[in-house]
Amino acid sequence: MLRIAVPNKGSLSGPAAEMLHEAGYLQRRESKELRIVDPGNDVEFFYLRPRDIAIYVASGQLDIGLTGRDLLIDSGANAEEILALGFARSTFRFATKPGTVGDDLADLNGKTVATSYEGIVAKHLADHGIDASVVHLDGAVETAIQLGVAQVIADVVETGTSLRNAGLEVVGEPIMKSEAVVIRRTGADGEEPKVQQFLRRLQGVLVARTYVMMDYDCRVEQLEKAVALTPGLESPTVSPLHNEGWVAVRAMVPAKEAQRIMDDLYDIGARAILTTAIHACRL
Ligand SMILES: Nc1ncnc2c1ncn2[C@@H]1O[C@H](COP(=O)(O)OP(=O)(O)OP(=O)(O)O)[C@@H](O)[C@H]1O
Ligand SMILES: O=P(O)(O)OC[C@H]1O[C@H](OP(=O)(O)OP(=O)(O)O)[C@H](O)[C@@H]1O
Ligand SMILES: [Mg+2]
Repeated sequence: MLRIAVPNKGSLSGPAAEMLHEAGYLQRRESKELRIVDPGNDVEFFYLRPRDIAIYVASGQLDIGLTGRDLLIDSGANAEEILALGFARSTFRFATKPGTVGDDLADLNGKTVATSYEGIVAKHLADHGIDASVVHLDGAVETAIQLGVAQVIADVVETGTSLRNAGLEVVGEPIMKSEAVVIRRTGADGEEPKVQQFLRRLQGVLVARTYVMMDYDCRVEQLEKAVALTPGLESPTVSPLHNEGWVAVRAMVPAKEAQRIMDDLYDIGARAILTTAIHACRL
């Protein structure tokens, strides 16, 4: 049975469960459940604190984990990213009160930096030869400056609202970009069929979320131009229509570009242009 760690709380928890559900896996009904078995798929899910997931996976007791890239790196655990999942996207950045330090990292010399991600911050400072102290806080680190615990913070930034509300601004370049990822123990057997099947299912969800199916009719003379607009993944399906001189075309297109492609197809004479959602797929 494949054993998988899933975040039980925080920003990752809801979207992770939703993605697993879309991939056809049973998910827990109540937030207090710590473990469930999905017998139909031969999978056991363990609901763990997001911060602990890389440690469990590195220990070899669990085959796979869903966590944040930043949490994986911060843990220093012997685990590696094998698939990016596209949700819980954020950057990890230094921030401070306006005027405290400039954009030059060297300005952090001698300062105290508060963070919940001590591993990432200490390594980043050491890699750049910066001599600053790091104070570990559990959360709500934006308040650390107002309360005099630190002059600088390093934290997750998504919209920037938390920083603005605390009267802070980002300084310097982002330390890293994060999103939810699938991890496994470093060097674990990558060809394991159950793991491969799990990854294919999640990849299917990612594709279903980012592509739509597009169908349209066009004149044979316009086919090459139309196909250039909708090349599909392998190549589009082209079928004859009852009316001579017309064909029906079917291809997957990126959902974000669907409206622009429909306009362009219309302009070259395509008609009956439809898009439909993809619910699941295997590429
Ligand atoms: N506002 C946010 N937008 C996107 N991702 C976020 C946000 N806040 C945290 N994350 C991501 O969530 C993961 C951290 O999860 P964790 O449960 O520890 O914190 P949290 O979501 O802040 O919840 P908590 O309320 O327990 O602090 C990290 O990968 C982090 O990048
Ligand atoms: O840029 P924003 O959109 O404001 O998002 C970033 C904020 O979200 C998270 O905080 P959370 O609410 O989880 O509280 P925490 O600091 O206690 O983790 C993170 O730690 C930042 O504070
Ligand atoms: Mg948080």
